[in-house]
Amino acid sequence: MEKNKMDKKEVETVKADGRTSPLSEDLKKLNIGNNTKGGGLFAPVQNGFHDDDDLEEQILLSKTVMVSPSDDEFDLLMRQLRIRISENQGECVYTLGESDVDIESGLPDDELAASRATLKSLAETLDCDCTLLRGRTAPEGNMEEHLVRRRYDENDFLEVKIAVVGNVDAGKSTLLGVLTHCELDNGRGHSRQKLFRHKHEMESGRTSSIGNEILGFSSNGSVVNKPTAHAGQIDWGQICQKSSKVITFVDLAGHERYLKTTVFGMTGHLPDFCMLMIGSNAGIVGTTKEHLGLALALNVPVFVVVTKIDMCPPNVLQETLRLLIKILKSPGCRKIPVLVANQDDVIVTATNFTSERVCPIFQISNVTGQNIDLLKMFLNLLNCRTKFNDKESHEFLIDDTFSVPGVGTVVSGTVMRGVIKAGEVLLIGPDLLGKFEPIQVKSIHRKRMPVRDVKAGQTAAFALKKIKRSSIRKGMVMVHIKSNPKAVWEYYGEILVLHHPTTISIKYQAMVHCGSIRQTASILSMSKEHLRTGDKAKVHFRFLKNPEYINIGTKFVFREGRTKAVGTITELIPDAPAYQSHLKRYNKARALSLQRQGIADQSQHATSPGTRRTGRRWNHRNVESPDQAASKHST
Ligand SMILES: Nc1nc2c(ncn2[C@@H]2O[C@H](COP(=O)(O)OP(=O)(O)OP(=O)(O)O)[C@@H](O)[C@H]2O)c(=O)[nH]1
Repeated sequence: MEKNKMDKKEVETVKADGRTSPLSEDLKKLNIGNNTKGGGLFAPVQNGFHDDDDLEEQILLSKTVMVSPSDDEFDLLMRQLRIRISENQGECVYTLGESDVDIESGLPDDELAASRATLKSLAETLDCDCTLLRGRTAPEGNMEEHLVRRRYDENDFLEVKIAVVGNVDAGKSTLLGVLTHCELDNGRGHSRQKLFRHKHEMESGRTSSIGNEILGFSSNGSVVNKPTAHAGQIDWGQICQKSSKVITFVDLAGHERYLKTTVFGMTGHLPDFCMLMIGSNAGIVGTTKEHLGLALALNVPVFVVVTKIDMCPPNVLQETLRLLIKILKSPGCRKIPVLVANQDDVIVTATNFTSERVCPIFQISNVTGQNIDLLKMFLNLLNCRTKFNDKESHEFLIDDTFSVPGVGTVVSGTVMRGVIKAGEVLLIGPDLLGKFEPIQVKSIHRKRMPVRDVKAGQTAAFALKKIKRSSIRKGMVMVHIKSNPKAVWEYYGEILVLHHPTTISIKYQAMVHCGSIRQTASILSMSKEHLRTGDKAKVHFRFLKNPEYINIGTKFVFREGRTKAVGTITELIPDAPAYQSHLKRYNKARALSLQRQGIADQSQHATSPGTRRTGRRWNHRNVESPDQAASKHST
């Protein structure tokens, strides 16, 4: 009761004074405030220094250093800025008029103007644009925050992935239509029409599959998207060519019926952030809590967008916000909700967002456009969360397959490690027996544009040579030809049961979602006899259909109906044998495929070990026979 009163008071305070950070005290307690000191958008290294030279440090921490730097100081400043920009993948927010001793000190107008000129010339030297985000008054003058962002060449840009979740009719597809097509909605589903991919989606107005939309930002932070004259369609190529940063929205279905697809989108598409959408009039209903729980379980930072404020009575909006704040602050979430109402809030929340505890809340209307600009500004400032390594050996996770007329089989996914070039030969797998085969990458597309190579962290589509789409499944990987990849049937994971109506015991089976892998697994053993909601345990899993390529440390979701558990892979068991039933199924599938290839008469012999079939043996193309596999595994 007491708590409810407090929440209501907070919401009221927000309304009364127009400021929207009722929880700014919480931010202060956590020492979260302006995280732009030293130019670091999410800069992990304090002030960006990497050497121990105290004198250099002192010079650079002085607020007047930018006013009229000597040549040496200019070089130092440039070095510092370069480090910060590369640490933050091509951009940073730089504060002028701030010293280490007194963060809120400020500079007189003439000194601020001189500092601005120095920053612009530093940015120019580093091939960056410098854009003013906000100016504010301070005790000793004024301060300014600037976005310094690298200008990218035609085919290179920073990529940030955002999963869009929320209950049916929360306005997900509509908001994406409004953001990416730069046109407001009419309240009757006008904007979402451009996004639907299936006829039944057009008819029902419900998203059922995973959709991708892109929003490009130039080096000065303005939106690049412009609908073409041709039916208002968006030209991805043009956007990517003009953008320094591209936000990819993974539009997920809101209806409970498509929860499987939504979980796949959250695990397989590896989003940096999650945008949880709530219709202000409907409130926190349906799958909203489920989607929030999923994002929390997978440690994906969440921000909330409350839509339809144009048609919602104020008391209903207040109630929705009150309940939302209560849920976010509850022990299960432990978030710091911040209602965003102006540019200051945007800058503070965006620059602190990777802390995972801050949860910005936007209140928007897709029809009137209210607060859409604040949301765009926030998106512009978001930086890629995952740090990928492009120096390591290649690894590409396949999350979808296509058959493109005139091109052949195409796979899409994310490069997890290394740099992959067109024409390169990689290993693809695992197949039903856990084997990997060499395959050549014919060509590469990034955001529908042909490119010569893609590096770690980027999503791409590869056209593959001489392989059927039917032999590739989501969850397969492509790795370096010289690596020795291993697929496993069994693994150990530490799990936490989020919800189960009764108890989970040995032999329990449910669907494992791990990256883009989606397969039923069975529990072979557990560190506890039974597991109930809220229990943690070390569990031994076994895939039922085929072995998979997984990595230690990867998060996974284990679910069946309303039962849900999340976990982390802790140990792989590489030599676990395959099931006999699996081998039989493999034989059947193989025989069927041979029949289709026109050698039906030989298919009878397909199950006999080493039988000659039209000059070929079982182990053609690196696939060992089931009997070879069985004898190997049984040892
Ligand atoms: N008045 C008003 N209507 C809105 C707003 N946002 C969305 N709508 C309407 O709400 C309806 C549902 O929007 P959708 O975008 O289809 O909702 P969704 O969350 O994508 O739904 P699913 O795809 O089924 O998960 C449409 O008729 C929109 O026109 C808004 O801000 N104000």
